[in-house]
Amino acid sequence: MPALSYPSLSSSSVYPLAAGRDAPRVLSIAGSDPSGGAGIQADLKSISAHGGYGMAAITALTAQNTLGVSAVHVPPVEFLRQQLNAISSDIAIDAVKIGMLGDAGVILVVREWLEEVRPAVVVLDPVMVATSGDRLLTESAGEALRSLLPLADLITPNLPELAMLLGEPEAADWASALDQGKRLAAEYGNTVLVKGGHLAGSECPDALVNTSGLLRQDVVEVAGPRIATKNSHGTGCSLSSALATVQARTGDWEASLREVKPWLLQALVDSSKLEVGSGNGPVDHFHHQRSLRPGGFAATMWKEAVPELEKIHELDFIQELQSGQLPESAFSYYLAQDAIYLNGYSRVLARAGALAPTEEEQLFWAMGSRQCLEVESELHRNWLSTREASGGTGPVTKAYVDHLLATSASGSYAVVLAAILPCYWLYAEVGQKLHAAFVDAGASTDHPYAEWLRTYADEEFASATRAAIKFTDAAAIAASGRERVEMLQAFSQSCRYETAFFDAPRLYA
Ligand SMILES: Nc1ncnc2c1ncn2[C@@H]1O[C@H](COP(=O)(O)OP(=O)(O)O)[C@@H](O)[C@H]1O
Ligand SMILES: Cc1ncc(COP(=O)(O)OP(=O)(O)O)c(N)n1
Repeated sequence: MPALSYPSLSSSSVYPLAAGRDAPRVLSIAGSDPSGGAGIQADLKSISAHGGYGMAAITALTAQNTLGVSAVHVPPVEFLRQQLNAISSDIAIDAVKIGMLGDAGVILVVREWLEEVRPAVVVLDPVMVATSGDRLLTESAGEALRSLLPLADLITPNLPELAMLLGEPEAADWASALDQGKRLAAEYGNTVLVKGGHLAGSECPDALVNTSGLLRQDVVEVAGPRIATKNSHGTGCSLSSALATVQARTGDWEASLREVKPWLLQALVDSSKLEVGSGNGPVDHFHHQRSLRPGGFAATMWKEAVPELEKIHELDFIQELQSGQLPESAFSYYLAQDAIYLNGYSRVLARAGALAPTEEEQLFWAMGSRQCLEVESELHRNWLSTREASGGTGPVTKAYVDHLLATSASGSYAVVLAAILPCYWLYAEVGQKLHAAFVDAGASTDHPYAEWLRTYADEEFASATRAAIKFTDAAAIAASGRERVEMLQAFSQSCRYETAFFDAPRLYA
């Protein structure tokens, strides 16, 4: 046996250094919200949800709930100074998030402390007025707050706060908001996060803005949908403290925003499950933990799949396949593309088998891979030999297979499984519904697609689908938070391709 040479363990090329700490020590300097949705309570949840060690120095106490703020008490500033000194004299601080400051006296103490301690990451959320309309910073403290801006790496104003900092009217659209963000960033020489929360419309984008070349371009926009919920209490607090935490780990603002934004979106989506208060409720900071119970991630994926499934059932292709009115050319196109797809899919299942952590899973995916090739040749032998189908790989088939192959080349086992799953799951659901409708209508042998519709009653495929869901759910439990975000992205992308695949015959046959 030839001697094996091992690289020296002290070499940094063996263990590439992470940009920062795995468990960053993050201090929130902010006010208290006893209802737990905003302020230090939200910050500590966000920091923990992103794997940080959370600390809190309290600037002010509020009496508030989901309906609004009924009182504010700012304790003597000397006591804030003592809190800050107690922390920084003992503990190394990787990142600071600053939220509600209350008045100019508090701002002065925080500024002096920041100048002394100079933490590596400083995120300033210039909280002025709560969504409920209640003031959280005295009107006279505006100038003092501006004096704090140069000490922050990232400023995260909402649109009314952005306007107030510039002394301008509030931006009425996204383009004006970005323009204001650029001017604020240029004036203070730092990065501004422009947030779309206060605009209307179906989209809710955020953008990092820096005009001094720190980012890959002056404006880096991260798109996102607007979630239809009134539970947005504390989104600004949660976002800024999550960004401070992730930035201390990654050292890259864009990567940090791209990691935090999907988390916040899911936190908004799952907020209704918390049932906290009758007004603007809090977001669910720990939604990912709840989805880590067996079946939990599958339930999250299912929620992503339902809208696509509804679209699929509405498609002409499905409706006409069910009624028997589907043109033969469309059916032939579908079968031909299915055969091409199955060949690519077989390779991706083989890759899942190669990555599988257990023999049971390795065998399952290897058998699935083999079955794809068998079904492909069955399609050619029995279904396509007597039909004319326009040849070549269609655009949707190509895009879908490319997505699967790209995921299988670079993704972890969990991410590959998430990309694979919609083909099992959505196909099984669509097939079950089509078969049930066929049987309900009398399962007539005169139906032009009777033979095909009967194939949907395959219990073996239904059982394989259940196993594929179980393995994907288990892989999610073992996966990291970042992998789970990638899993949801890969899963959603494949779901969209499933819809496009059923719609392709209408467009390309
Ligand atoms: N309904 C919503 N759907 C999706 N994202 C939202 C929604 N409301 C707020 N956000 C997001 O929450 C974060 C805080 O935004 P915003 O509401 O503008 O700030 P603040 O909470 O400071 O008033 C941003 O990332 C924004 O995009
Ligand atoms: C104690 C405290 N700090 C900050 C806020 C404001 O929270 P924010 O995340 O900006 O969002 P809304 O709660 O205003 O929607 C607060 N309410 N309390």
